[in-house]
Amino acid sequence: MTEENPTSPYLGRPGVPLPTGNDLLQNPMLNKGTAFSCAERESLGLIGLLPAHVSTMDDQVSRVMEGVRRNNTALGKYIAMMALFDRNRALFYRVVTDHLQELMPVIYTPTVGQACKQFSHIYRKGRGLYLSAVHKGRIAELLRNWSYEDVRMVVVTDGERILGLGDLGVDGMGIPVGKLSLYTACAGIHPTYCLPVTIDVGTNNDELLRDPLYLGMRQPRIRGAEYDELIEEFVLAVQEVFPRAVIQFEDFANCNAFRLLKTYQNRVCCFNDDIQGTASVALAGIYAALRLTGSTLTEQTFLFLGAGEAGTGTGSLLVAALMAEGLSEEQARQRCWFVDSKGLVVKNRKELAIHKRPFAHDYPQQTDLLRAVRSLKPTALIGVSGQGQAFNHAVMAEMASLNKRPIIFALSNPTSNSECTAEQAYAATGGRAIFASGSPFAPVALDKRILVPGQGNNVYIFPAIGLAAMATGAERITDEMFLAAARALAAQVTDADLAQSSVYPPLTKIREVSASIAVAVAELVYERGLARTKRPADLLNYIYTWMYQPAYPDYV
Ligand SMILES: O=C([O-])CC(=O)C(=O)O
Ligand SMILES: [Mg+2]
Repeated sequence: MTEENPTSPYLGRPGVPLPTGNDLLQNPMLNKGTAFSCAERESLGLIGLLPAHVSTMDDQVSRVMEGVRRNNTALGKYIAMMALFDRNRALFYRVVTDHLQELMPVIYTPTVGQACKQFSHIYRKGRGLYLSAVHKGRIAELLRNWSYEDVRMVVVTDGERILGLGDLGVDGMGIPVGKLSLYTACAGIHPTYCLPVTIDVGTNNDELLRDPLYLGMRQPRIRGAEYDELIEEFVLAVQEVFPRAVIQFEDFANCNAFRLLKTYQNRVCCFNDDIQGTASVALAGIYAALRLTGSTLTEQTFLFLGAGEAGTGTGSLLVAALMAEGLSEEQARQRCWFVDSKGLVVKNRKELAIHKRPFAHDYPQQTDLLRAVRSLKPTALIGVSGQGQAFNHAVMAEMASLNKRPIIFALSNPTSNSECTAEQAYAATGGRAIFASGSPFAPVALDKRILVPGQGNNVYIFPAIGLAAMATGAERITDEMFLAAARALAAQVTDADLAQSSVYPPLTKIREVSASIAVAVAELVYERGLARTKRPADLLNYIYTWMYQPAYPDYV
């Protein structure tokens, strides 16, 4: 894979001859299974190892889908898909690309959440790197054990806040693996460029610690200086071993996520998906929703349920967006309100976490969401709490009495943690809600209309950010880039999408959508002088040259 042609087929390690026979069939990046041609079988020592008939890739896709659909449970489908991932990567991506709508909920939220909860019980292969405190001082050596030398995208978690499910320890590995599979499926990042990492610092989940099959270190989580030193060693080791890699922090707990982002965002090319990616996708949904409400951003009042990474991350990006429309910072913050587990985030609350303080207003304390809605009269209610069913009928009916088109986003994942279902939101608001959710909901029929809830998931953002950073050789990823990404995503929402009440483009268009977001972000990378490459004349075309298409190489 050269810089000039970054998506050419992987043919093994440079200078190492192509494996033959069973070694070839066992290599997921090289294997073509029953699609090896007669000539390839002859010259690569495969005769007799495969049944006589040569399948086309389309035949293989049909065979896989038959097998996936034979499973009655979502987890069964996930296991079938990951078995394919383990044996034939090109076919995995071809199947996912051809059946994105059906398979995204299988390889990503909500099923990936279930898979993480069962990870140590359904374990078959590592699929990524497991680094831990025991390996302190040896992290670079471990990174060199990875199968591919040219890594460009690292997704790393420590498993402490997996979706809205909490501390799953090393079982959280399903998330980096799943996110990176979407980098390839949705933005065409070559699979060999992708490295999933879990940093095992123990777990505080007693159930896991008691489970004889749990695969992580059986100890309470490491905190403080020892933790920070391990992360520092990891970040430096990535710079040393994979100098061109972007690091995506994923599903860290609040107590580490904000600090790590602050520490590293101006030092290396990295971002936090839960703080910045989710913020960008939420803001895009709001921009699109304004086309339905016919109002401006500065006229909105936002009430968030949840003041963690997604909540205050979105709040911060909204403040930047409002300031870009002429508001002062003070005025912009005044438009953003938060309710957390202890009630409204107000100035006179004691022991307010540092990331919440900029959003604490001078206002009487209230502990109840409904009362907060009544007194603040928000135009938008945004769920980022991880609390399933936290938006009850009364809350949403109140939003509907205050607004002609109330914006109601239930962004927590997986589905079980969603603040409400699409059906509940439409029912409580007479179908007037502009609804979006983090995990997918099926279209809802209401009064002879079909309402299509958009999926406000950071999958619309992170693959495009990674693609732009990789293609430009970005030195840093800035908050401004997430604002540009939000605008670019909102611009992809058509009037037809809005007519169905959807504030996101359909996922089936994700590759084009990712490319156009990547262009907007890349443009900014060049403008700000953060690129390590020269701006090409045709940026869109250049971005497409970085996008891998799942197909087989000819070996002979
Ligand atoms: O993974 C997802 O579906 C979105 C996300 O980052 C999270 O919920 O933590
Ligand atoms: Mg996440």
